[in-house]
Amino acid sequence: MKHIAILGSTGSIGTQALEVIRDHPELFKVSVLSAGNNAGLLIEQALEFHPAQVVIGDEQKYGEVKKALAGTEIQVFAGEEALIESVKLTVIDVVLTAVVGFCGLRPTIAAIEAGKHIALANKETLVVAGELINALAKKNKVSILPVDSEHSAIFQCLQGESANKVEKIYLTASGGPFRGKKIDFLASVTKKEALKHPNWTMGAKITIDSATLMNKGLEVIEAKWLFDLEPSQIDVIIHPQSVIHSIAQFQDGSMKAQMGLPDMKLPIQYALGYPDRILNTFPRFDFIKYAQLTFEQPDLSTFRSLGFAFEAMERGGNVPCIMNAANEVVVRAFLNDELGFLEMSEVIERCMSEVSYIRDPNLTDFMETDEETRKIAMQLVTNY
Ligand SMILES: NC(=O)C1=CN([C@@H]2O[C@H](COP(=O)(O)OP(=O)(O)OC[C@H]3O[C@@H](n4cnc5c(N)ncnc54)[C@H](OP(=O)(O)O)[C@@H]3O)[C@@H](O)[C@H]2O)C=CC1
Ligand SMILES: CC(=O)[C@@H](O)[C@H](O)COP(=O)(O)O
Ligand SMILES: [Mn+2]
Repeated sequence: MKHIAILGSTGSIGTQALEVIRDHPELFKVSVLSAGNNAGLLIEQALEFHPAQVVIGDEQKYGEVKKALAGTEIQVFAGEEALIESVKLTVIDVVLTAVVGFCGLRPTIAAIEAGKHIALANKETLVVAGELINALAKKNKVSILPVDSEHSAIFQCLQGESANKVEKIYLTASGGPFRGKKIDFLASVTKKEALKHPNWTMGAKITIDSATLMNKGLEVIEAKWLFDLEPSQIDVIIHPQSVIHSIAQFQDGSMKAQMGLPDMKLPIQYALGYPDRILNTFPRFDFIKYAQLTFEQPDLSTFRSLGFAFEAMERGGNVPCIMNAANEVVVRAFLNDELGFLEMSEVIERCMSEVSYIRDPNLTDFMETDEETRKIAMQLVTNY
């Protein structure tokens, strides 16, 4: 039996992880559930899964959760520091990091330092601090198991290939809702249009990132740290059907791809169950319904965020942290109708050129870079 803590249990990844766990009570037990402010769903989940602890990020919701769970043995906590403490609970084996954004970094570090394996959905953690996270994971002998579908695909392709080194990987990208569109079209797109992902149902932030191709940019950096690759070994290919989840090309010239219907429950299940495979009854792929699998080059001059990520990866230091913080600010501004679709990349570009460079950042540097960048980005947003 594996004991699982879920950071972000009320989100897209969190709720799908609970579906997997619900189907396998003989394999998994939930130890911690946490949410940002969706107290209602957190309470519902707690009453079904009976974790030892629940944490609600929004401290004003503490009373509501505490009252609803009175009479149970579930401990209730609130706030950011409580989230960080919760991952240290002795019984936990695996922490699933399914919160969105930079706020995933400190709880992930705390979990690694407490010797917990990480099922990593929160890609922003590795984007910001991949080198630091890898060093900590090595020191504490814990695994970072990818949940992101492309990285899970590569991870699955690598099984049994220790003697056949990776030459290159191809991360597939759907292209998002605006694939093939040009600048004049993108100038006036709305958040409603941007939130319509062609293949996946996900949280709002990652869905906007998919529309700008920043999601693929974040995934390129995530792949570098997960698989110890040079930038030249990572390629992105647009694959509108999202059936081939990614491809590894080996030094003997062979290529392995992992494919299937777009359904995050499989990568979640693989990370939670690893190294075991778990039987399931998820719908199976039908070739006739997908008669054509197609591929295209990404359009980097229109979707500039993907280029920013390659630049951030090359420059290293705190540049990926700057890019990530600026991106979080502009996505929120776009979702609040404060910024246009194309203006998002303008603000990110300005932040990447204006925030001070740090070559070998530590955690404090990352916290300060994140804070400084957010201030600059928010100021830039108000000027539009
Ligand atoms: N969705 C997907 O299919 C995929 C997602 N990912 C990555 O996984 C991560 C989660 O994505 P997704 O599930 O879509 O996001 P969602 O927005 O759907 O869910 C985010 C979760 O984090 C919680 N949360 C947000 N802020 C805080 C906070 N400050 N403290 C504690 N909890 C917080 C939310 O709580 P509340 O509900 O209360 O707001 C919610 O439970 C992201 O990094 C994303 O890039 C990667 C691959 C695929
Ligand atoms: C499901 C998943 O892993 C997402 O990150 C997905 O890849 C988003 O789709 P895009 O390929 O459009 O970025
Ligand atoms: Mn992905």
